[in-house]
Amino acid sequence: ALALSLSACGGSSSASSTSSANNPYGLITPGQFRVASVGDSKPYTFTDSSGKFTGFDVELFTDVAHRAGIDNVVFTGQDFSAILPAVANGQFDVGVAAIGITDKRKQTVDFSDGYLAGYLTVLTTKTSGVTSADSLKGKRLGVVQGTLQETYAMKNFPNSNLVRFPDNNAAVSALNSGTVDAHFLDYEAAKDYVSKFGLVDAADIPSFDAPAGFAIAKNKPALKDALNKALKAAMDDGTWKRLYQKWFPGSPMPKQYLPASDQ
Ligand SMILES: NC(=O)CC[C@H](NC[C@@]1(O)OC[C@@H](O)[C@@H](O)[C@@H]1O)C(=O)O
Repeated sequence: ALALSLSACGGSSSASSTSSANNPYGLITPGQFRVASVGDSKPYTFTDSSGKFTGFDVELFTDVAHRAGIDNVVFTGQDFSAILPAVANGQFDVGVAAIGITDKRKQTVDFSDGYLAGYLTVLTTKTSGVTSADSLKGKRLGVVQGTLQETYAMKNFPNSNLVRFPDNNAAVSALNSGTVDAHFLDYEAAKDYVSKFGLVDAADIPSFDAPAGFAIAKNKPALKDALNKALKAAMDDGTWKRLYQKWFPGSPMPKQYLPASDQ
């Protein structure tokens, strides 16, 4: 009876829930997607003026969830570095935050197929003296802990002084108050901060080898297959293209996610 009541209350919070007849994807709460995201990466994932999560990744995942039969989707903001561990240990069903798929990250979690390939951007001010990736020597470069930007900067900008932040908000306020000379984040989010604070995009570095994917706990084949099937359907019927044009107007559109008729 105890085991029954445990599973009835939605499973434990330590190990990720197992699949069952009424819970084919092994969700923490049957019928609901608990999603870990970040609130300050507009227009990928962000909270609007009413505090509601929205953006390209949010609307794409919500569409994919609907196609997989789940319309109850709850987004919770986390520090980026907390997302993958929390998904791996069953505190969330999915991580959705422009999370690049890498072999290193696949040691902790599994991913859906990729859905967005773009650039990493060095964001700076008009007075920092940072005008390109090469001029980062001796400069204080902000990165969000746990991002590909952190890994890339450690490898490729060894002469810059890395300053680690929990999120973009903290890094960009440090940039605006002059306590760092630049911040290293995703292209579309950098573009939003450029328009918001009159900042400067000093360099765009391709990250096509690590397209963003939905992060899920390992060994959840039914969930992974359902997300991939739904993702492909969203691309094939032009939903992906519509959302890309809505959230990234004017940006070059990667071809690999367009309907066959557009290839
Ligand atoms: N929310 C974040 O801050 C994510 C930062 C960073 N995103 C990289 C990325 O997934 O962003 C979307 C696309 O441009 C991908 O090509 C890129 O690797 C990462 O995965 O570490």
